[in-house]
Amino acid sequence: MIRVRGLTRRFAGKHGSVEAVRGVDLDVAAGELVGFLGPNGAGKTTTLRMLTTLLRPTSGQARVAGRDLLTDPDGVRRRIGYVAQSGTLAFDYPVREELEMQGRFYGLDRAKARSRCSELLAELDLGELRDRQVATLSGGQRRRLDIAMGLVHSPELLFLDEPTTGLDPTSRAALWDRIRGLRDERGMTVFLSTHYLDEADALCDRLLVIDNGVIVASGSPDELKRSVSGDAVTMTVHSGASAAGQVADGIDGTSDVAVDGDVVRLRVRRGDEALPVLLNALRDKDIELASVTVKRPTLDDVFQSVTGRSLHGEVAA
Ligand SMILES: Nc1ncnc2c1ncn2[C@@H]1O[C@H](COP(=O)(O)OP(=O)(O)OP(=O)(O)O)[C@@H](O)[C@H]1O
Repeated sequence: MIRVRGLTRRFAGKHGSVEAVRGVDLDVAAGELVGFLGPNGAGKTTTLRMLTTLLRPTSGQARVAGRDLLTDPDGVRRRIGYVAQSGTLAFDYPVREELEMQGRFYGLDRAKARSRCSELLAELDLGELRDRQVATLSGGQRRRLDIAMGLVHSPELLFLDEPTTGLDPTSRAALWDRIRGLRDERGMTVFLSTHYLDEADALCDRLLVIDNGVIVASGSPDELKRSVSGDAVTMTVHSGASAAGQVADGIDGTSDVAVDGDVVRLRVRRGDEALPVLLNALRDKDIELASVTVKRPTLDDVFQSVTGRSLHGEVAA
C-alpha cells in the first residue's frame, strides 16, 4: 500500500539548510495499522506531508495507494485520507453541515453527501451531536469529527498525524478503539504518527521508529522489545542468594547474573519461558524465594538502545 525509497526533505533556513528527513525507506502492506514513533522534531510530520502530496520531496521515490507520488499526486490524493495534527474544521458550522461540505468538496452529489455523512456520524458515535456547532465539541469529539472528515471519500489508506495529542486518557482509549475498528471492520490501512510510547505499544501492529530524520528500528512492538537484551528477572531469597545465583547462571539462556544481598538479578530472553525452569531448579536445591518479578523491556528501552537517549529527552544512564 505504501512503498518508499530514499525519501529526503531539506528545508532552507537562516543558518543553512535543515535535513528533516534523510533517506527514509518504508513499506506498509494493505490492512496494516502502522505507527511512526519518534520524539518531537524527528521528521514524522514532514514525512506524512510528503506522503500525502502536501510537500514535495527533495529526493526519493514513493508509491502510495497504488499511485506514483511524484507523477500522479492527484491519483494519490483521491485514494487517501489525511487527518492533520490540528484539524481544519470551521468552528461556527453544525457538525452535519461541516461533514456534508467535505463530501461535496470531494465531488459527492447532495444526496450521496447526506447519506455518507449519516453513515460516518453513526460509525464515529457522533450521531447525537449532528446539529451541534463544531466550536462546542469536546477535544475527543472534535478528533472523531476530524477522522470522519478524512473518511468522507472512502479512502483505502488513512494517515493520522498524532491523533490523540491533547486528549484525556478516557478519550484516547476510546479513539484507539475507533482506529482499530477502521482496520478490523473496514479493512483499512492506517498509518499514524505518535510520540506516545503507550499509544505505539497498545494500538499498532508494527512500528517504524524515527529519530533525526532516519528510521532507526522497525518491527512489531513485541519484536522490538524482545530485540533489547531480554527480560529482567529479580528474585529475593530467604537465604542462599549466592547458591541461587549459581543455579541461575547454570541455566541455558540466562545472562548478567548479579547477586546483591538477598537479591539475585539476571536477564533471560523470554521471562515466561525461563521462569518455570528457574523455579524448578531452585526448588531442587531447596532454595526458597520470598518474591520474584519479571520486567519486560519497554519501547523506551528500545529507543534508548538504538539512540542512547530516552524518547522524552533524557540521556540514558
Ligand atoms: N518549513 C520548515 N522549515 C524549516 N524547518 C522545518 C520546517 N518544517 C519542519 N522543519 C524542521 O524539520 C525537523 C522535523 O520536523 P517535523 O515537524 O517533521 O517533526 P515531527 O517528528 O513531526 O515533530 P512533532 O512531533 O513535534 O510534530 C525539525 O527540526 C523541524 O524544525
